[in-house]
Amino acid sequence: VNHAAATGTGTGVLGDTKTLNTDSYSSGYYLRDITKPMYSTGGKIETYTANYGTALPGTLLTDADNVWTDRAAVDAHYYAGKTYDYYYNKLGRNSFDNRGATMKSTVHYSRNYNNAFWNGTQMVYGDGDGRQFTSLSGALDVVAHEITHAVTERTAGLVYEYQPGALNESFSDVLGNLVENKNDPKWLLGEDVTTPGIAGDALRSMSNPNEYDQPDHMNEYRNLPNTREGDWGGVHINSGIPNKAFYNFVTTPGITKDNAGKIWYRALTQYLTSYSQFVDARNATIQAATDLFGANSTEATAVANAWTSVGVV
Ligand SMILES: O=C(NO)[C@]12CC[C@H](CC1)C2
Ligand SMILES: [Zn+2]
Repeated sequence: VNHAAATGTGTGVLGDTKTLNTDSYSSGYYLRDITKPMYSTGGKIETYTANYGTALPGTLLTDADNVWTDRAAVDAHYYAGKTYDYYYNKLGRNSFDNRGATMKSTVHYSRNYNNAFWNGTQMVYGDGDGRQFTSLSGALDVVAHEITHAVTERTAGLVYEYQPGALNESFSDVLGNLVENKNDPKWLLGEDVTTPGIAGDALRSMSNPNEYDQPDHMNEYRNLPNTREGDWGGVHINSGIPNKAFYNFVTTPGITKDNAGKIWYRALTQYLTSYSQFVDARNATIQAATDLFGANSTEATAVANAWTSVGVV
C-alpha cells in the first residue's frame, strides 16, 4: 500500500502534545489527513510550509518518524481538522465548498508576519513577530475564523467593505469562537496568539467590543473610508456591532451554542448576499430561527431582541 492513514504526535504552538492524522508513504510520513468523510471523493487536509517565503502553497510537510516538531504546522493541521469536524458534524457542511474540497494550509509565510488570511484557495499563517503575535495557527478561533472566510466567500459572498464586510468579519469571529468552544465568558478572539508576553488580552471581545476599540451599538458606528488605512470601511471595527448582537443572543437563557450556530449558519448560507447590510442580517437570522424553531420560539424572540439591543432595527 503506498498510502495509508497513520497517527502521529506533535507539539503545538503553546507546547502542548497533540495526536495528528498523517499519511504514511514508503520512507516516511506526509502532514496529510485522509481520515475525513471528504476522502471518499478525494478530499484531504494538507499542511505546507512556505519556509519563510511567500510562494504558495510551498512544500508539503514530511517527517521520518511521525513525531512532529514544527509547532505552527502541528496546530494548523490539527485545528483545520477540528474546524472540518465542526462544520461536518454540527452543520452538515462538507468542507468549505460543501463538496469535500481539499483544505490546504501554509505556515511560516514570510518573516515576522503578524497576520493570517484565506487567499481564495487556501489558508495562510504568519509566525508573528513574537511581540504582537506568536504563530497565528496556534489559535483554533483564528483557524476557524479563516476557514469561515472561505465558507462566506462560497455562500453569501459578503463583499469585504462597509457593512457587508463587517458582517463577513463577524461571521468569522462567531464561527471561530463556536468551533473553539472554550468556556470563555468574554468570548474573546485570538487570545491564544496575541501578545505572548501579556496574559489575558486578545484581539477582540464579543462580550465587550469597546475593550478593543470596537463599537457595540449602531450609535457608535464608525464611518471610515474604503481604503486599507480605513480598514475597508471598518470591517474589523464595525464587526463589534454584529458580534455584540450574537453575544447577547447566545447568552440569552435557553439558547444553546449549537442552536445559535445553526441559526447563524443558516442565515449566512440561505439568506445573506454580497451587499447585505446589518438590517438584512437581523432579518436573515430571525427568519433562520423561525425556520428552525418556529415564529414565536425562544430563539426567534431572542434573535430579534439581540439586534434591537445593538440598535439594528
Ligand atoms: O480578523 C482577521 N482577519 O480578517 C485576523 C487578524 C488577526 C487574526 C488573523 C486574521 C484575525
Ligand atoms: Zn477576518
